[in-house]
Amino acid sequence: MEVYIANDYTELCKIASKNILNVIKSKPNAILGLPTGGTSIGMYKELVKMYKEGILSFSKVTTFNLDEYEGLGKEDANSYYKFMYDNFFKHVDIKYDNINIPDGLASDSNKECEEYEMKIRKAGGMDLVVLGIGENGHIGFNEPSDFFSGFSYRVKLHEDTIRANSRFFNSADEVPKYALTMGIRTIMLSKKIMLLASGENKAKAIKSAIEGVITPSIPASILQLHRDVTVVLDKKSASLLSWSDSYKIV
Ligand SMILES: N[C@@H]1[C@@H](O)[C@H](O)[C@@H](COP(=O)(O)O)O[C@@H]1O
Repeated sequence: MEVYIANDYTELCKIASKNILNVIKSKPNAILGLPTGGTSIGMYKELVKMYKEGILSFSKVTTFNLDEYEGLGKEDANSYYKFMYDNFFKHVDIKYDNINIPDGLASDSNKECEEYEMKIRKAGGMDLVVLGIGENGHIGFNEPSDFFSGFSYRVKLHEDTIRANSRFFNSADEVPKYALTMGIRTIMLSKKIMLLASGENKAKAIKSAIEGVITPSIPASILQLHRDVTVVLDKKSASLLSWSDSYKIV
């Protein structure tokens, strides 16, 4: 694991977007796994900037989003589909046919997840998956559990997640109770993984994920077993880490 500790959120976003730039430079038709959530917004802004400056093109890139709320359609203000279009896709040259996001309105979410997994395999698997982290250590929507999940599946959201994500909705009651997500196995099969975290509220989850025991009660802790993981933190999310000599302060 390579851990970078950036001075602040702005620096974090620059490091994250440069890592993506490097992946696309070495493979213009890269297959990317992409996150949603507040942490990723600045990274998408940087990527859009690079595109507008002519440094980066997404014309051959294929994307697979990590997750989607069940029951929310493309036009819903809180769907991850809308998030991705508003924050990223509509500002760059990606081909709309190369964008993949689980369909929150599929009549059978389990079947949708199976088909989604097949699409990832058919595309040749992901070259890089970018992850945020929940305060409870979730990645994608893989919630704390007694076991690590397998391939993409329909998941019941944890009450912590519903509470944390209610900030985007009018109330916690409006947050969907289920979601479609890539599984832990799907994520671990990606050639590269980049985990991002910003803010004090993520410090505990980051400490457990990076320096704690590997346990499904902290899903992100499984990343310790992957051979090519980059973690990009700001000072606040890194504030509880102890093995500071092993990290790169940037
Ligand atoms: N399903 C997403 C996760 O993939 C993301 O990592 C998390 C963190 O979001 P934020 O960056 O807003 O804290 O939000 C949601 O729960």
